[in-house]
Amino acid sequence: MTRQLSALQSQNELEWQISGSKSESNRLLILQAFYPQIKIANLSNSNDTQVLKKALQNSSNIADVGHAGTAMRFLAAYFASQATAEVFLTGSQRMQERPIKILVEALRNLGAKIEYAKQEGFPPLVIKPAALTKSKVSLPANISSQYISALLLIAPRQKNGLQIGLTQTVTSLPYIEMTLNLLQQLGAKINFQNNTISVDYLKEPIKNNFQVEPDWSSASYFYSLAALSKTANISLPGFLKNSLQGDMQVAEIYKQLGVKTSFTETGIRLKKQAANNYPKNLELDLSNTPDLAQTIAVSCLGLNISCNLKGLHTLKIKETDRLQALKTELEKFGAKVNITSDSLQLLPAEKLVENVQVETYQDHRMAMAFAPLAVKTSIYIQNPEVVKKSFPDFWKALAAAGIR
Ligand SMILES: O=C(O)C1=C[C@@H](OP(=O)(O)O)[C@@H](O)[C@H](O)C1
Ligand SMILES: C=C(OP(=O)(O)O)C(=O)O
Repeated sequence: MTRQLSALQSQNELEWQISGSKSESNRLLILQAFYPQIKIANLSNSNDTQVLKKALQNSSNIADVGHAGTAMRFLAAYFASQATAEVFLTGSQRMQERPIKILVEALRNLGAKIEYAKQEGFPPLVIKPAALTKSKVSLPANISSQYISALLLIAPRQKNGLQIGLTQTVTSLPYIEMTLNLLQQLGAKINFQNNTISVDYLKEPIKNNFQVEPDWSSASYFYSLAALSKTANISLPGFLKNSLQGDMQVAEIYKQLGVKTSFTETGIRLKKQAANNYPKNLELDLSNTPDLAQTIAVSCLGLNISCNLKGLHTLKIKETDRLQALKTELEKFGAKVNITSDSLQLLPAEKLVENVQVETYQDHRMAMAFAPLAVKTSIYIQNPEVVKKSFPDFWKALAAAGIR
């Protein structure tokens, strides 16, 4: 299926309730599995959250998480810590190409019995009953923060807690901080110093009711829409100034692209400012906010400014190789794009090519990042249903903003 998009207007008025953060939701679901008294309000309606919930409720010994990276990593640690029955943990074809060796090694070092069902280092995993007898482990932190969050989430249930040493340069740090913050709210004693994190055993939580904040990564597409529109007035209820999500950095970044964020009593309001002082070249290090990379690159294409995005070393192992996918699709519009293993440089098109067919590579963020370009030119998005991974209502929200 392909969806043709064009803007009915170039001024966007919209109020949209974005669902709960999938990162917060998936952490809280694991914690709830350990501490069933926890109640979660505003859980994400994303497919990634649905699959995790289902796997936790499922009484069969096969769990299939589809494309959900957090579900795969968090469940690997969760099932390894359970020591009850053997579990076969699998995912989509792409999931079977996303590395998990660092986490499996760390869990094995703690005492887990895990085997690879197909290829060494990749899902599916066969997780056998075994007690986690050790409480100290160290692992490289430069590939995915999800391995570390996975260990942190099981830490308060280990008799002696866990001490986790991080080697290499820590990537996607705000996601580790989000996990630690939730553990702290729960009542777990944590300490993060000199690349060592320790979490103590926690018998009972001191807090039972958790409210998931709306998803800042989903909000990023409205920032792009505002940046590309002549005028925009977009209200997104529920967002807070102090978020656990690193992707709230989008508000700072889009200031440079003419979008002003006001925090109101009910949430945020995005307004387009007069566009007279765009940077000639937008330079950003996105190692803390990798999920914003596609959105920002496409905004720059639409605004006809060049950009130099760094810190993108994790993009190759996400839902698709996002660096290659961006290069291929941005160049269809006439841009010139250079990529390395951790950076992307975009030189915009003199004139945007019209009616481009954007391939999405089973990556929700490819579809959502390119969609706002419809404000500038008519485009086609292939396999638009991919958005359900994180934002099932995305096309409805876009239609409400006047993009059909
Ligand atoms: O912990 C999380 O919720 C996430 C961590 C990030 O992954 P990496 O740590 O692999 O970069 C991010 O890209 C992903 O969408 C969600
Ligand atoms: C990378 C992402 O998710 P995950 O790694 O959890 O599949 C994402 O949502 O952009």
